[in-house]
Amino acid sequence: MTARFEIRQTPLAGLQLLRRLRLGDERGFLTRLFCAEELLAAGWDGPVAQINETGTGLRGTVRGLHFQHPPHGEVKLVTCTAGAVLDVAVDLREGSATFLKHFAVELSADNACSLLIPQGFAHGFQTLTDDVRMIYAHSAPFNAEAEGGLSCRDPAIGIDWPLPIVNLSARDAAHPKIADDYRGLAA
Ligand SMILES: Cc1cn([C@H]2C[C@H](O)[C@@H](COP(=O)(O)OP(=O)(O)O[C@H]3O[C@H](C)C(=O)[C@H](O)[C@H]3O)O2)c(=O)[nH]c1=O
Repeated sequence: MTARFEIRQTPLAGLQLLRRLRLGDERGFLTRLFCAEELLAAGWDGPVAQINETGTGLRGTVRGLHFQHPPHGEVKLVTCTAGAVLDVAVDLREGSATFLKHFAVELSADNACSLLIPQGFAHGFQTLTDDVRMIYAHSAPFNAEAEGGLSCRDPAIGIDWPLPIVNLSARDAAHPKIADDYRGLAA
């Protein structure tokens, strides 16, 4: 455990669950959302190229499943700062022992957890409350031409979304299901 983060491994190699440790006083609290020195231990060994925020109003909304094609792969640190989501990462790494397996975990403003997602994973979430805010730290800049997506309803991935899916964007609804001969993303 480092000074400000508790780092836990998941069953998918490289995918880690971080819990931010709060410094509190009578005014409230302080947590670090990112710390290059401390997250080196979790495998984030490069710059933060971009930090994004998304807001999602309606409970049950799904965003994803998104990834960046090589050589524009990225490490992503996903944090919920308002409300709660079921956050999902899918292993797309070619040759991985957990290829096409997924890991799902609740991230919320209250549980102070973040998911550190290595290159080669698709990411998505379903909001469990209204008025969700998500913060993403990306290790590489967004590249629209390298964007890839998978269907959040693909039985080959088998995500058990807890709520009926609402508000899926046209783009996310159009993502393809995985072909039988899909080999994944090269390292
Ligand atoms: C990621 C990104 C997107 N965009 C543009 C592209 C689209 O025109 C618009 C919305 O993008 P998208 O539909 O990918 O946004 P989300 O569906 O909210 O994707 C987000 O949620 C899912 C679950 C994720 O994993 C993505 O990393 C995260 O960006 O913003 C940018 O201009 N810059 C960026 O860095």
